[in-house]
Amino acid sequence: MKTARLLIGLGWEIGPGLFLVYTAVTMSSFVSPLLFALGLRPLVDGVIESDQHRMIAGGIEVAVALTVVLIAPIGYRWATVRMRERSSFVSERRILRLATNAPQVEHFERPEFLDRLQSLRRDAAGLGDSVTLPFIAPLVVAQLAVSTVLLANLRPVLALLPLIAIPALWLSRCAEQLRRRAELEAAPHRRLAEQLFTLSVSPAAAQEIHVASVSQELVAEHSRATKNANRITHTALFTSAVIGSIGWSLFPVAYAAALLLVLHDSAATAGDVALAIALAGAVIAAATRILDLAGSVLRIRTTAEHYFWLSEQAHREPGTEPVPHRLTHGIELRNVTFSYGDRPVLAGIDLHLEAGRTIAIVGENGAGKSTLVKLLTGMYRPQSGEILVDGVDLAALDLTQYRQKLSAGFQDFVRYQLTVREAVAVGGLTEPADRTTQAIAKAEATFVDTLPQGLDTQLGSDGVELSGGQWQKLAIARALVRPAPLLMILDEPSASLDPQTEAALFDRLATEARAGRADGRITVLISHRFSTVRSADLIVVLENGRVTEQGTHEELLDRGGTYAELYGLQAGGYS
Ligand SMILES: Nc1ncnc2c1ncn2[C@@H]1O[C@H](COP(=O)(O)OP(=O)(O)OP(=O)(O)O)[C@@H](O)[C@H]1O
Repeated sequence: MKTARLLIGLGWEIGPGLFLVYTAVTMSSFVSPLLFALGLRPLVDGVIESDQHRMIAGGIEVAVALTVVLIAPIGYRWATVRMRERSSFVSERRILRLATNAPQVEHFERPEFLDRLQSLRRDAAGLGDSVTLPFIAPLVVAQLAVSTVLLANLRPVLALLPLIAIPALWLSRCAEQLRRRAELEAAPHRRLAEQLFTLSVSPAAAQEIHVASVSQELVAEHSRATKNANRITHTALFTSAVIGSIGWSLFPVAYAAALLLVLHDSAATAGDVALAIALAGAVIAAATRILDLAGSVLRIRTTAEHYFWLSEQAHREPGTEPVPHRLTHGIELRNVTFSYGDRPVLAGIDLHLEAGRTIAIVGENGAGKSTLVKLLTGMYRPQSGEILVDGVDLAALDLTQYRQKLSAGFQDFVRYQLTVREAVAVGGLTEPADRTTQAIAKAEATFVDTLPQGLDTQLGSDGVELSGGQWQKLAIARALVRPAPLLMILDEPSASLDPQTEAALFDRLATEARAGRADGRITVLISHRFSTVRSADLIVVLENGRVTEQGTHEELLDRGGTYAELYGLQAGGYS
């Protein structure tokens, strides 16, 4: 029922008019064989017995059926082409909506999600092709039932004819299950091949790939992955085709047996024989269509199951609590634990990020700093413990509203191939236009003035290509567009900047945060440069997923622990 609703909804979204025409022409092709069979008996008997009345009635029925048979395919071809054009677009739009609307991003990193998403994308066109299924399926069953009753009227034993569909149906089900298992088994290989392809043609990776001379290896690896995927699916497809054809071969045998039975009966009129030939044909056609439809239903159910699974991920328990306009207490992490799969990354984190403060998080590579940030932005949920935003569990908050009140600059920033103005404005689309220019000034992206069209310069391969540091300054400007976010996160957003520029930038942000402390904004900075983080109100040291030290720069130096040691090393390096 849920699948039927999905298909009808999809058909309607493709276009109500087209959907209705497509349904009508498809249905007509199922009705015409029955109409033809019913007209044949009065026509043949009318001709033999010179009964004009029956002859005309039968003739009209046969003529109508033949007209439908001749005209319907023209409409069917037109509607099918139009449906195909639009349906893959509409299905893909729906999938994209589901995949990107999910409140968290963790599903993008789960192999199960990626495999299902890939299978769904591959089979999405099938959803569009099957929008008439909810109407066709009951119609074909009715056609089979009517034909069977009419046949049973001729010879009761002929009512057994449709039963031939049962073993064939079972065989077709086995074939589909085989195909489905193979698709899921092949999905990781396909995903690998796709990633290798994208990597090999990506301009960002081109230089490193050429310098390392690994393009041949990438091609070979791509070829291995596709071969593995094809081997799995081809074997399964071949076996399922053999199983399916055994089922189909039962039909001609049954048809021949039914006709012999009627021909051997001396009481049968020529009209009876004609009716039996046509009805047995209609029954066999209906039974094979049911078989065909059952295959489609199983395939569609597999695709729909992926779709519903994705939909469930996208709408998982959304929080509804309103987000405060400004923080008064701050954000508290209580005994927070997080693992990627079964790999623990954060353990027993207790932290109080006070409202209006600047907090720096330091720690060596892989300590868990970025993961902590992902938890703070609600991209991931902790496996245990809680994150309280002014006393309210982050999981209970309306995440969309919460994200609209965050600002963030990341080490892996996006290079938006837009104009400079647009690439910065996406940091806060509802903010007034002058926020964009203010943010660019704050990020000291002075190079913008030297670009050919200033703020309106198109960036990227179709316009002006920027240096790594210039792209990064635009990413920082993007993080500064929102005037009073609840939480500003700067996760190594300035790695391409020199240490002095980074320190000056953070000092400016910290001064601004202190000046506007009344708005309760929390600024979190992650940096490997101790010269930058020293001005933070609180410095948190993460080691192997645990908070080992926290305090001000002076407090941590006095303590003489990891921070003091690392600070001493870096200060020595710069002096
Ligand atoms: N998506 C992921 N799936 C599985 N493991 C991950 C994922 N992201 C990070 N990890 C692992 O979690 C650990 C912490 O990673 P994280 O990125 O939080 O560290 P970090 O302190 O920010 O490191 P860096 O300073 O290098 O940016 C690392 O061991 C990393 O391998």
